[in-house]
Amino acid sequence: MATPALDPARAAALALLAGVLSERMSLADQTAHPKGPFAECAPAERARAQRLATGVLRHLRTCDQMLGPHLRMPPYPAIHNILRLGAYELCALGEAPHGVVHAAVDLARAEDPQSRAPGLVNAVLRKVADLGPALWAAAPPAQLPKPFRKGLVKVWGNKTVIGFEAAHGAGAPLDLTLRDPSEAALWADRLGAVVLPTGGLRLSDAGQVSQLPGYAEGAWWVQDAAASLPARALGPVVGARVLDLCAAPGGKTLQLAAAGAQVTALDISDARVARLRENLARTGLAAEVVIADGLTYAAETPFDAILLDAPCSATGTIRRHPDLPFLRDLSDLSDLTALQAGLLDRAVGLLRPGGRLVFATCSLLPAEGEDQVAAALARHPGLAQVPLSDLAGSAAEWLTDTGALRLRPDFWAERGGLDGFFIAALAKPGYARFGHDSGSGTS
Ligand SMILES: C[S@@+](CC[C@H](N)C(=O)[O-])C[C@H]1O[C@@H](n2cnc3c(N)ncnc32)[C@H](O)[C@@H]1O
Repeated sequence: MATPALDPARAAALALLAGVLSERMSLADQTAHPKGPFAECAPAERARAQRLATGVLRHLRTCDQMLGPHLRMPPYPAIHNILRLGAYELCALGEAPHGVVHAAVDLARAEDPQSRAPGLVNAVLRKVADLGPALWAAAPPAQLPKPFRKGLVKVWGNKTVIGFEAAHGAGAPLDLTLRDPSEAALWADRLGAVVLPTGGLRLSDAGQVSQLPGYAEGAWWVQDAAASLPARALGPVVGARVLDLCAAPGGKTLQLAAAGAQVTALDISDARVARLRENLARTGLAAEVVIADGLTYAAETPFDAILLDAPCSATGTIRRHPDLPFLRDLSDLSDLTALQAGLLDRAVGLLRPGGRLVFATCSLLPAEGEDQVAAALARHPGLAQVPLSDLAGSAAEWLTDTGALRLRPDFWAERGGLDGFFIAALAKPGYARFGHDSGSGTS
């Protein structure tokens, strides 16, 4: 019997799933790889493969719940993933059973023609097709993988984590930051977007980003609404010398440059700096770009302001990176927290007296947020926290007791959610607006 031609997008989705679940490789690394089933797909098939793989990862435990009653024991991983993909397509996407079951059986046959796996896949998915869609619709949000979930529950409690899981299951809209914020209404109209209270735009169903109006001319860049706040927390920066200490791929550098700062954009990663340069070129914005280790970087003149968007667990971005909960171990973050503390100390040293430092992480863990700032204040007498109570577009419930912003994926649920972030502003003794050396104002 001739081997049937496999659907390339489904085959690529399965390769991506195996990469995450068995080899602990991120989707970003896999999709950047020049070889393999994903690389061999046409662009439209790649986009579909990515949608399928991220959908299954987002809802993996619900997929397993749909399959569980029809399996005496989980089959080996390649066949299990074919079943999970089939369950997701049948139940979440509502695709026609005939096509889904057929494709899944072909994939199982290609995987292992001699075994009973194709027959098992056929039998199980036919049963899932009958009742699965109704069960799926009634199912609670899929739980995050157990070890990852445990780390979050320890900090936030079960109820809040269920809120995170609902946001994770719903996925993330596409948020854009405008080069010229005064054109928000114009671009919202052109793109069919809504203007967010933070000033950016939100699209619920974007399609291919590079095909959207304004992309080629650099009128906007992709940036979650939460991620747009740290740069704004520096306050007015027109003419100020600003160091973006962990800058790549550059969303916040672009904001600072667009706001009129003279930006030094520093990052340790060559590959990520290449993306930063591309982003500067596309938007026509300028910054001095430095590839260096922020822990040891020295500058002749101290900076008026510094943004430290530090490397972290990225737990706040799970809505956009559903592979992350399968890859990240939250039980020991000591390397990351030591790096964050070292970068914070270096940033304080590079700041001029009276300058402002914003520390941010896209983390949901206080060890990478509140605790880091408390420890930095203790290590640096005179350093003071500047409350962010007046940051336009932010909500009162986001403000912590000390005046930092603690953003969570379950906030803005009615608008489509928000990435998790921690943002705090610190002032060196003698804090004042740029160009003034005295006073203790917090404007
Ligand atoms: C959260 S990302 C920054 C995102 C960036 N601010 C943006 O808005 O696009 C953290 C960055 O820190 C960089 N990084 C990690 N360790 C570093 C170090 N020791 N010195 C400088 N950059 C570092 C990473 O390469 C990564 O690009």
